[in-house]
Amino acid sequence: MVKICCIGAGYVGGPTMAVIALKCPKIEVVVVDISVSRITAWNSEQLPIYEPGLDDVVKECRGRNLFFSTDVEKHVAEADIVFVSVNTPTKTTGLGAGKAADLTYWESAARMIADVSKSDKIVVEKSTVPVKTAEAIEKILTHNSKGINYQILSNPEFLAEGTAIQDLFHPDRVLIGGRETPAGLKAVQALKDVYAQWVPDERILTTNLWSAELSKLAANAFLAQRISSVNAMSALCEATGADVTQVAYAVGKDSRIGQKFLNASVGFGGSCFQKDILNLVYICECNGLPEVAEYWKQVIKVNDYQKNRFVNRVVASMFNTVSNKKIAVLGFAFKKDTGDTRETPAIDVCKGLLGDKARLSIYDPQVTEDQIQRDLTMNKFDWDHPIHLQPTSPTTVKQVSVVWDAYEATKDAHAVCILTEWDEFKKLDYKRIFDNMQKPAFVFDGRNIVNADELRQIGFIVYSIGKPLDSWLKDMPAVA
Ligand SMILES: NC(=O)c1ccc[n+]([C@@H]2O[C@H](COP(=O)([O-])OP(=O)(O)OC[C@H]3O[C@@H](n4cnc5c(N)ncnc54)[C@H](O)[C@@H]3O)[C@@H](O)[C@H]2O)c1
Ligand SMILES: O=c1ccn([C@@H]2O[C@H](COP(=O)(O)OP(=O)(O)O[C@H]3O[C@H](CO)[C@@H](O)[C@H](O)[C@H]3O)[C@@H](O)[C@H]2O)c(=O)[nH]1
Repeated sequence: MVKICCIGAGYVGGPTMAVIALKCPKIEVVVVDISVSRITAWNSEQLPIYEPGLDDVVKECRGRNLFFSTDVEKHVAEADIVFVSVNTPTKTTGLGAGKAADLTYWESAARMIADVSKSDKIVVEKSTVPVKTAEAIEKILTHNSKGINYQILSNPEFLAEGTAIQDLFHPDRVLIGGRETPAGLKAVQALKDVYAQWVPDERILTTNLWSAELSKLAANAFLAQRISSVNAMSALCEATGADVTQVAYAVGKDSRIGQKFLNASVGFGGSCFQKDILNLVYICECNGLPEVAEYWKQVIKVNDYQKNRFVNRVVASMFNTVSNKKIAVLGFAFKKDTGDTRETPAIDVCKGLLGDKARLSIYDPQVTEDQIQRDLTMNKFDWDHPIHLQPTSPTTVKQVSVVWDAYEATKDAHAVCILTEWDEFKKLDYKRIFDNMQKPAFVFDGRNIVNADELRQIGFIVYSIGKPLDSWLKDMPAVA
């Protein structure tokens, strides 16, 4: 029986390995992690991450051919294929701080593999890493090899949170990069055989190592660039009376452009886009390509601009001050159908409003109070380290309360900010909400999910990203 071990039981390692175990009953899959609490949760009824469909997959395979363990060394030693799916955060200090990927966790995993291995292994990069990381890992492994043969493969993951299980069941493509040597090609084939259990042959792409590594960074950069492009247009739409939804639809009808990923928003979030683009920028700079670096940096700048613009709009519309006003924040996760808050735009928007002394009442169906307080007090990029190494947050932000109901959040509020596109926010009784709010009552829709005309009929002043402005908003121009 082929044995797979995955180092890192996070958002990628957990779901990816669960699906491999489901689709390949003859393979034993063990997911290992240094975080005891994470592994305990994977072995319990309350999985550590919320992802639609994940519970069913885990229930079917756990204890059969899917296992979760903290005995990292034992399972790595026994495996034929070792996936490495550990954190690759942005460096916060030293060379490349604020841009370069911090490969501390990757390197320590690689050194551990070298220490404990007694048989030949295929080592698979699942984490998103800078181009040429495979070469560094190869060096660590071969310098400590004790005669063991290692083949390094790059097999980046393209799943999106909230749809991870469906993405893994029906991937647009699986990408496998390897050395173009007989041993390298054999290793590529071995990994291909795993995916071929459920992914059609034409969707499994094989490339050289560096193309696979770079394709992951490039794909995220392209996706994020589409969002920044439509968000940049949203600002122009507001200035001219155009409607960004109509513009995006008309633009996307061109089959060369396509409709997907053109939803204007308060800004993109998530653990990957910003981190991976910063990483790409750093690689360009290191390779003497400042113009290319500058081009991609702009995607992040526009994203920051969009979040600031939203805060400025809220404050400007409310007589240029939100001091001591209660503002209801609906949604804190970086997108719907996940409890993940890593780099969520809600953090920057909430911090901006708190900077103007607002009182916030936050509701998200999947995010806990503890998480929100941690996010609002944590330093930039600290979130991307293993949980047990993250700073605890003894201080809480006093002007923030976290409630478990949208009606409670909006009671007596001056304004509602919608920051995540949860379906339940579309179905709220906005008349009831209006009746219980201070007047004038505002809705700032950062996701364009409410029916603005209906809300205006009720009496709200409504701001929707990139849509023609209410006369009230036109009379209260915001600093862009
Ligand atoms: N989250 C996503 O949607 C997504 C998608 C594609 C790629 N990625 C990439 O995959 C990688 C992992 O992302 P994630 O979201 O799963 O992160 P995560 O923080 O959820 O999980 C990483 C896990 O690795 C563990 N870990 C760290 N060092 C370890 C070690 N030496 N030994 C054992 N365990 C160790 C941590 O405790 C943590 O549980 C990152 O490089 C990320 O960029 C993420
Ligand atoms: O039209 C859109 C689409 C998305 N978003 C926002 O963009 C962010 C990222 O969304 P999404 O890409 O759906 O989620 P992620 O889980 O971050 O997935 C991205 O990042 C992963 C990690 O690298 C990759 O594997 C995926 O392919 C890539 O889509 C979220 O804040 C979304 O709300 C928009 O604002 N407008």
